[in-house]
Amino acid sequence: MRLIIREDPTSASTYIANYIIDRIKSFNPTNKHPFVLGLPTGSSPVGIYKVLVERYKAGEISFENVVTFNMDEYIGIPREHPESYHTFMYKHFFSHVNVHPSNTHILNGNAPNLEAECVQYEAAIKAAGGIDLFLGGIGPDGHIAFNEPGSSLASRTRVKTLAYDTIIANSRFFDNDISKVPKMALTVGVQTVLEAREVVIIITGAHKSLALKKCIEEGVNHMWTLSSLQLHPHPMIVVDEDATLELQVKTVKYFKSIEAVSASQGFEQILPSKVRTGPRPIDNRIMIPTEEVKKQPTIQSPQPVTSTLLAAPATEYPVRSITPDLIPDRMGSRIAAY
Ligand SMILES: N[C@@H]1[C@@H](O)[C@H](O)[C@@H](COP(=O)(O)O)O[C@@H]1O
Repeated sequence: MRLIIREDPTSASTYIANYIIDRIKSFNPTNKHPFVLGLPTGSSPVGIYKVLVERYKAGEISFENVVTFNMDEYIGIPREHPESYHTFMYKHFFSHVNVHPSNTHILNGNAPNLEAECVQYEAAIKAAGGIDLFLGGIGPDGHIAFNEPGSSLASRTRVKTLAYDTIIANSRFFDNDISKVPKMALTVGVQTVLEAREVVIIITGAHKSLALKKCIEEGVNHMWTLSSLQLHPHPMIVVDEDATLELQVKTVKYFKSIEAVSASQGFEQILPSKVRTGPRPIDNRIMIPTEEVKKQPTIQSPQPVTSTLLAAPATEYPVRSITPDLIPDRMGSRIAAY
């Protein structure tokens, strides 16, 4: 787990935007091997999208070969609704960059068969080769996507009833009128997020500091679903100072020192080489779900998770500078000739 602490939300957002750009560039995506990016909504990622758009407009990054999957969407409001996540993504990101509309995926909260929609979404992620980097935010109760407290850590994309706290928190987008806030949503599951090759989370503000504490300093717990990231091999949480208010001073000092030391050693951005350099040798990664998948009426039962939740044994190691081998010599050779 990496915890990156920045002074304020703007510098936390800039750090993440730069990180994503680095990842996409080093992956060197092509039409056949696109970079697959998981995306969130909410107020926290707005600053990240802003920087991504600026860097795109400055010609520093292209989304031509990027495929996106959003985390969640409300059920029952039209996709044109000003607060739908479709509208959010169009407004803050998709309409400003060169991502192909056909490469963007957002759950359809108005699908005639919501369970089938969820099954198809998981199938589409799989067909795209899995998610390379899942960007996320959290709710004040520590939920990731809409995986509310008590969600199974083995959960997959599904229909979810929203917690009352989340309905209240989101009412600010609906004229502060909780009767207007949708009560149900479609969301990727905790397991869907954990299967991404890398997970990056933004957390800002004092109102999320208790959630950060629960997720970083305490154990894995379904009541704080972000804590499941402790089981992921490559999670990174980027926060502002306010979000650290409930952390122990020694926790903050520890993660700051780790960042400083690793930066001084040039290890800051290092991931196992395959994760970092991307394309896997799979042809036709983007496939439309088959007719058979589309007809499946119910959510597939979760697979056993012990083997996937626990990180697989490392087969790839960080690329580090190599300490020169010791060259044995004879003691006599050290004595200057006379
Ligand atoms: N489903 C979304 C989450 O994905 C998001 O992380 C959360 C926080 O939003 P904000 O960043 O506005 O606090 O809002 C909703 O609950």
